Amino acid sequence: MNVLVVCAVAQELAALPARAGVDVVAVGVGPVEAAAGTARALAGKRYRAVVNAGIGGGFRDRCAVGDAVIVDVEHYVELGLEDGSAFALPGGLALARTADADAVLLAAARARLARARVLTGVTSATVTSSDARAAALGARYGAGVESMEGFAVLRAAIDAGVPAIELRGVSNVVGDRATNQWNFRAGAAAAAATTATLLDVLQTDT
Ligand SMILES: O=C(O)c1cccc(C(=O)CC[C@H]2O[C@@H](n3cnc4c(=O)[nH]cnc43)[C@H](O)[C@@H]2O)c1
Repeated sequence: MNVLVVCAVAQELAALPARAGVDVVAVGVGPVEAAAGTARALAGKRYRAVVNAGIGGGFRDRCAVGDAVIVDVEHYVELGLEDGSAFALPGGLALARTADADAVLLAAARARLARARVLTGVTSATVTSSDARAAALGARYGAGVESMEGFAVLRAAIDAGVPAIELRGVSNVVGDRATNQWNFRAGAAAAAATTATLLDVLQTDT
């Protein structure tokens, strides 16, 4: 079975050479596009793993522009009450707002991507553009990296019963845009390099 690599926009993984056994799908920007696109891909074909890869914002003091990040858990920060407190739903329903990376894929990524940082991800349709929101997300979630799709891709894969993991290359510091050190090339290079290495592992060891 093939591996599915999901990115938001194709340019993020332009440096990733095409390879047999791997399908790369660009699903669009934001959690809705990401969940819909990932679910569509998984409904059309059986995959043995999903890798969400792309650029992301790094939280100050947790990582730097150009770093590679493995996400071990994702929080969807816009779902629920603004203050993060419990949200009572009828019938005891719980909000799905946290998604873990698959344990086997996470162990493989940790073992082979020794220089990558293993960090908590936050997913937000709204890009954080103030240092105040960055500080609040960092404190509430212990966030290391922010994206607009991570939770959505993991959630769609988990829902389909397919193991999934997320890799990010840090393209900017989360917070005020005037000082965010935006560097698409550095983030995309890190994302493509780590994805290639993880695919090597998945296609040989498992
Ligand atoms: O122009 C900017 O300052 C800018 C800031 C954040 C994101 C973008 C994009 O072009 C979005 C594309 C893609 O990038 C991911 N991304 C990258 N950095 C962040 C971030 O700080 N917070 C959230 N998402 C980020 C995201 O997953 C998008 O798919 C431009």
